[in-house]
Amino acid sequence: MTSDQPRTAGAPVTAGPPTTEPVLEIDGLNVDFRLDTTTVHAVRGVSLRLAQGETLAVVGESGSGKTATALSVLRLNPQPPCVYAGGRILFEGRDLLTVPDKELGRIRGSDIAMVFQDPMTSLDPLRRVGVQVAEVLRHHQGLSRAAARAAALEALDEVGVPDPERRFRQYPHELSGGLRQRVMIAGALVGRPRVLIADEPTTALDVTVQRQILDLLVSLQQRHGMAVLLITHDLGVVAETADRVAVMHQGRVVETGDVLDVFERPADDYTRRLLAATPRLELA
Ligand SMILES: Nc1ncnc2c1ncn2[C@@H]1O[C@H](COP(=O)(O)OP(=O)(O)OP(=O)(O)O)[C@@H](O)[C@H]1O
Repeated sequence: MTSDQPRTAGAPVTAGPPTTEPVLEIDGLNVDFRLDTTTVHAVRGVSLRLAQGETLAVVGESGSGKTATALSVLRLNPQPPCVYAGGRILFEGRDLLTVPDKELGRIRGSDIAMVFQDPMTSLDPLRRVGVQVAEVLRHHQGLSRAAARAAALEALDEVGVPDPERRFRQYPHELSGGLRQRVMIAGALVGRPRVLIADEPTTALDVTVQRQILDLLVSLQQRHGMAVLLITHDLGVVAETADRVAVMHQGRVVETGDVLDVFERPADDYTRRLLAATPRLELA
């Protein structure tokens, strides 16, 4: 048995453990938000393993703790009110919940990168987009200005930004939503991270652009062999992109397994309801 929760006690576990060592392992994570009059137990004993090169989707309704879990990996939940109340997040033998800030800063962006629903949360509106992509390399790899610029142009080209030379000099507001998302992905991936955490990366986009960005993420993942932790409430996105899925409900993981297994034979009641509420799923 892996540290992923079994699908349900007594039910046959059809999804085997990942064949390789996990690149990232969340083990018994508890996250609380301590507010004035109450404490929200947002994440309750969550355990997840992410293998090299796989895409693990975390699904569940709004408020189920998906984002709080994802943000915990890089300790990005606002403290206060957030308190990491238990568990470990292991990356290359280190517990990310306790490594010093400086070391976490090195890991963030170079080994583990994040993309969000709203690119404006990671892009500075007052600075040229190319410079923002290039500075990841200057900061993490100590590249010269010219080398970082060349690598950033290459990264913009790789994520499908047309005319990278021109776009490099533009500000975020001069780009469409889809292009901004591509630039954010370029900035996340330019340091060649081993793990990408994508939190609702396509939710704010219209359907056609959503499709393009998903295709881009899948192709980059395959090309670079990253592991992807994909947070989404959209089961269609899961069906199209993920190898495995973890279903969250009220802060807990209620079911984990291969996407096809879970979607075709859900073991948990909540998963069944979630699937029933989704009109039509096309399984790969
Ligand atoms: N900064 C915060 N301060 C107070 N409570 C918070 C904070 N962030 C999250 N929470 C609470 O923690 C719980 C889990 O929230 P979280 O954002 O992780 O859910 P989610 O599954 O990602 O939902 P959504 O899909 O809407 O983003 C919710 O009850 C939420 O209100």
